[in-house]
Amino acid sequence: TPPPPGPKRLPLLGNILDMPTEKEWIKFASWGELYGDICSVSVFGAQITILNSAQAAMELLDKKSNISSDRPLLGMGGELVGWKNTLVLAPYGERFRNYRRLAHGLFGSRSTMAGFEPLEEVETHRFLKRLLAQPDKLLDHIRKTAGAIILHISHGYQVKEGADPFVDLADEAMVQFSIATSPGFLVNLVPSLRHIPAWVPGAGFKTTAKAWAATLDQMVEQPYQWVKQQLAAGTAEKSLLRDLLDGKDLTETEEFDVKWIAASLYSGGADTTVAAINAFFKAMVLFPEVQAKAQQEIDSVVGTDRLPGFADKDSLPYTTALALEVLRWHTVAPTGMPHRLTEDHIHNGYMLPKGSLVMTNIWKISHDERLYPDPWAFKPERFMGKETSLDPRDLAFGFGRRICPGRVLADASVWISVVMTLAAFDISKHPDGPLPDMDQAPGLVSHTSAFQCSIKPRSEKALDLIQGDVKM
Ligand code: HEM
Repeated sequence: TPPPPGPKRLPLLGNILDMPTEKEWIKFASWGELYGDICSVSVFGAQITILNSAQAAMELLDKKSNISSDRPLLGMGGELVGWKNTLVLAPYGERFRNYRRLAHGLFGSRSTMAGFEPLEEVETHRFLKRLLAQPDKLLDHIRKTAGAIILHISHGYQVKEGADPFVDLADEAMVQFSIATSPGFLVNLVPSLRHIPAWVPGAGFKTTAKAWAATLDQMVEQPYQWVKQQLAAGTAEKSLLRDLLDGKDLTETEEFDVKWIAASLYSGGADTTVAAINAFFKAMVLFPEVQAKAQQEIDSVVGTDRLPGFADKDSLPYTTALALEVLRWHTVAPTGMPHRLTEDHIHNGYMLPKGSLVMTNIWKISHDERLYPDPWAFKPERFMGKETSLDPRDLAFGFGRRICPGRVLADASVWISVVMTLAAFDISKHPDGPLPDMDQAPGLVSHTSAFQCSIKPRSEKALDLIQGDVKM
């Protein structure tokens, strides 16, 4: 049985020379045009199947999730540095199932999630205050707020203003994660290289791996030990870890799982949420008429005497659709996370062998004219009325048994940031800067390209609201 069609393979090398070194989603999309929605390449003898349609992703990753839910073995990021101990790179198996069960208990349903809404409102109000004080540090404030929300939920930890040791540590580890998992390390493509001794010329990656493993260990260990101290002192705030640890006598394996799932939430959730919220600000600069329309809706429903909150959600259909359009317009995870097959599978007459990878071009699907006419325009209307386009939450968070476990929290974080920001501030082109472009940066988690904007309180009343007490 042949593999899915794709660019011609060379003997031994396969398509290694065809593989893009960055922004692979653009090349993947062009292969989709040439070879169809399901195409494939081969890298060092390993097949990668690329899906360029939502239907293909649903057929292979949702319906066949029993055989398409493993992750690739990455010699550097996964094995040597140790990210395979976090959920995102955990191999399909017992530990993976346990992690998913623990995460599901936290965010599994809208009702468990509702418990976090007051916390989201408080942290987002603090975000508005930081924006008011230093509007030119937008990205820092988004990062701090996303980290604050996750660490509060996972560890019951309240971040400090200015530099925070846990947020800084986690962000450092995340930067290392994104480099350590990239194909730039040959050992990620040929995992057996991880066994060569560190003194062999060219094995410098082993020294780097050791240093990065130490950062990861601290990122996991330090906040965990902090929670244990809080528990011992009887001062631990409600959190995932408090619920899982308090009064329990855990085995070593159970303790490992609990500790690493708590850290996994930060690693999966912080940078992704940041990228989405940052893109929202850019969209508001580029599409001022959308901003004005949402502000009008907020003013007429909520008034100008208080900040909006989750209780207003059902009365703000346009602004809610705007938050959805953020997830579609800017693709945070352009090619998702690769899935790995645990069995041979024949799909529409093509062979997808056991151990091969499947990647979904979420960027391409989110901008596919067949699904979203005029795809580069920012149009909340797509998600209003009777015949709406495919909900971007069914794409942006991936598929099958690997679907993002934090998607309900992510959705809530984007929504509350959009609504509270638009109630309080006007976002516009920076007087000294150019109009932002629509580019996005390379990476597994892709940020929108850097841009400047002006962020000003909408009125005296808005200023009072921002400066008012933070209420839980
Ligand atoms: C806008 C924000 C977010 C986006 C776009 C996003 C997107 C994704 C995607 C595409 C995947 C891969 C799914 C697949 O393999 O098919 C994923 C996995 C994951 N996400 Fe998210 N995510 C976001 C926020 C969050 C948040 C807030 C958390 C946690 C609090 C989180 C935790 C995770 C974890 C732990 C995984 C790995 C799951 C696994 O491998 O089983 N994410 N996310």
